[in-house]
Amino acid sequence: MSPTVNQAPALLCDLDLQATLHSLAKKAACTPLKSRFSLEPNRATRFSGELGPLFVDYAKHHIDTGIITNLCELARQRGLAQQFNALRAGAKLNNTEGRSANYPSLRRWASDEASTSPQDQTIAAMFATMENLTAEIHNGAHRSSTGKVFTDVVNIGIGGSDFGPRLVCDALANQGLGTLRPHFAANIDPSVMTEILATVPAETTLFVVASKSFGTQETRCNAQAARAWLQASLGLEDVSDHFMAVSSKPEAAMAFGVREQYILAVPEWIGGRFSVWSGFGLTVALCAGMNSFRALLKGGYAVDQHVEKQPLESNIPVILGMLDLWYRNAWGMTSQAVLPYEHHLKLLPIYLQQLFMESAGKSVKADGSPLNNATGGVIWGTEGTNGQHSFHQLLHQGSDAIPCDFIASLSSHNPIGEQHQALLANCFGQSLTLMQGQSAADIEQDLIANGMDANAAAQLAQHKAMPGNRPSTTILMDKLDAESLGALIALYEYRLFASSFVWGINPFDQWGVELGKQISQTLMGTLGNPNDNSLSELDSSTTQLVTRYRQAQNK
Ligand SMILES: O=P(O)(O)OC[C@H]1O[C@](O)(CO)[C@@H](O)[C@@H]1O
Repeated sequence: MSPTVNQAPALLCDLDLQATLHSLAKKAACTPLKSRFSLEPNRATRFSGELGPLFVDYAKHHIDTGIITNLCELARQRGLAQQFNALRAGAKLNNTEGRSANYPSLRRWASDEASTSPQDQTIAAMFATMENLTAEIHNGAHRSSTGKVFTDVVNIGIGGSDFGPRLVCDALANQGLGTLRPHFAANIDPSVMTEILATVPAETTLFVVASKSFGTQETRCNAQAARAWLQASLGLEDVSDHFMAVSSKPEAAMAFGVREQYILAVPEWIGGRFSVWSGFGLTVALCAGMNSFRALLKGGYAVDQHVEKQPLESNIPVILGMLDLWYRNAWGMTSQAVLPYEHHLKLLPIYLQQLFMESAGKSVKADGSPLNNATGGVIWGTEGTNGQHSFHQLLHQGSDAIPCDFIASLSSHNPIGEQHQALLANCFGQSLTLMQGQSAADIEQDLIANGMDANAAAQLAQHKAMPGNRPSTTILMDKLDAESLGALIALYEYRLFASSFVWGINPFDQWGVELGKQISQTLMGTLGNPNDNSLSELDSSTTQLVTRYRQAQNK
């Protein structure tokens, strides 16, 4: 092994994150990614590992042993291990809302580890209710208003009350796990509800109104629309047999008209984007079965165990979190692509968009003091190979380097000939190409060898040249199932916590979405009331938009 690879730069000894990372990155940038592999024959095994049902390869990153040591030292100096301990102990890490964030305790419920703490008893009671509600639907004890067994479930919720169950139900679809068909209504756009209601049978459709606050405009409107549709379709006033609710405000759900025995209460401390592990997984349990939901938690629990027991240097979620920080703060990278080469993980990028961008889109530290470094970047992506025929051009030759996560399962639930093999060949081929690139000189030589004129070859080679040197992580699982999905979600959650805690931000609140909600409430009145004179208080652009809307109503 070359000494240049193993020589660890002096350990970080100050807490100025930006400056220390920059000097480390300057040095790291001198070694191209592909030459790191020739310098270090054991690189793939050194920078990869098993994480429960997942295998994570992070060898194609601008790192060596010294850099990992330094990044982990930085995490240590910033108290990451203590923060994780505090999280597990139920400390109120969500300081602006005075709430804990003990998500591992939800996953522990699915393990053999017994606990009698009051919090764990509340959790056990929540899951017992979930199990009963699910069993009553499955065994036909709870039927529709006309006495029929339910066939369809519409989850009405938005944000964290939608993305999680939607992702899990889609991931497990077509695995023969349940008989109830899931549907998801989130957006307030009336087309969403209209189109769902056009496909489901009124007599046998159950609506799960999922809202932590039970005050979210979109969810309340969609739930009201569902009720009015049921009443009209069934010719009944009381359609309450068709409604369940998941909420931290059971009294508000009752006031809405959901019967008390059909309300699944969820503790207040569970935040929306982390709530798939809680009662907010009810639609998963209904449509894929309680065993699948349990397996999801078990997968997450395997990651909890790894994070708790592994030292930082071999703690995979911590390393990935520190790599996010490494690229954001030291390399100035502003976005991260999530590329599932597994059709049934196609919703993962939008799930992670909320998880990361609602959590780490912050500009002040947890104590309210200003940050002097960048925090969360943009998360985006789509399923492979669709992206290859679209934005991968930018990934390969664009002016910005964007770290990519490739996620794939090693076997398919729906094999056809060699198609799944081709999918993986594309997946592995993309990360290799991003890293390796191709020089203009090599391309020029090939073109000339194939008979092209030297001048034309030199010019075309400039367009065809691939810079390479672009980092990526590859996450593999044997087959997509509830357990591997649970591990995958927990991996990303811890990765987010690792970077957030080192930045010193609170990843559990989301104050930035509140003002927009208030303003749209005010505009709701302004749009609908031509006599509302508050237009004069608005800027000319917004006034113009409101006026156009009002004019369109009179056409
Ligand atoms: O479950 P609720 O209270 O309806 O909230 C839905 C979503 O709205 C948000 O509060 C932000 O708009 C999310 O964090 C949350 O997941």
